[in-house]
Amino acid sequence: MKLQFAMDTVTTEAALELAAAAAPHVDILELGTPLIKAAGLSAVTAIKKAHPDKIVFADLKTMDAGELEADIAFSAGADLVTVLGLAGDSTIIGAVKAAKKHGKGIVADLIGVPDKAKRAKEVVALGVDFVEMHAGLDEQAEDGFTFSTLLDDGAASGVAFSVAGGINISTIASVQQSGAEVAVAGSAIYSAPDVGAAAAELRAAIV
Ligand SMILES: O=C(CO)[C@H](O)[C@H](O)COP(=O)(O)O
Repeated sequence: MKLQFAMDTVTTEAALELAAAAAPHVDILELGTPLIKAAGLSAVTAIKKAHPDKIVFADLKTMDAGELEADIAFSAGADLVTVLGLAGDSTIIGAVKAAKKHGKGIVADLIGVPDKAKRAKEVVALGVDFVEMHAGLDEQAEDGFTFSTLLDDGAASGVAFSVAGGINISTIASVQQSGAEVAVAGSAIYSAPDVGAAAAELRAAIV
């Protein structure tokens, strides 16, 4: 299982600092949606330039203009770009077209999708590389939120999936047991007093 670090910060400088500390221990460096909205796609270019050996993930969460948005992110240096599973099929097909043009990949983020296992199969048939079983920061704070649902949905989907939303040192083993290809951790790393040590600890928990 790969480890992805979601850098939910808002400046390129902060992201470069986080990436420098965590990079030795992670496979994928994610530029979170707030970072891309605040700093623009130049942040993607800066992270790829600093870490050419890492998979750079641009969390665009595209809902429309799939081909155009994915194209500009790939041109900026992204290796993987997200489109929302809630988007229409034509948006997802457009994003996949841009990925094929660049020799890169699309991830469908299933945040907010009611039946994640069903939509996962549909979007993989449309050509996305894998799906993200995702509970967003707001959903995690809602009463009654249960992390294990994401793992059940992933296992039920029968397709390649990542898991995002509340992964920490207590839950990462269960993510691996669910069959996930990628574990996405944000605050468990960037909020830690020692970012590098937190990333290393998560990496060590993956067997
Ligand atoms: O994409 C995101 C929010 O939309 C986050 O990066 C992702 O959910 C990881 O979050 P966490 O800090 O809970 O690990």
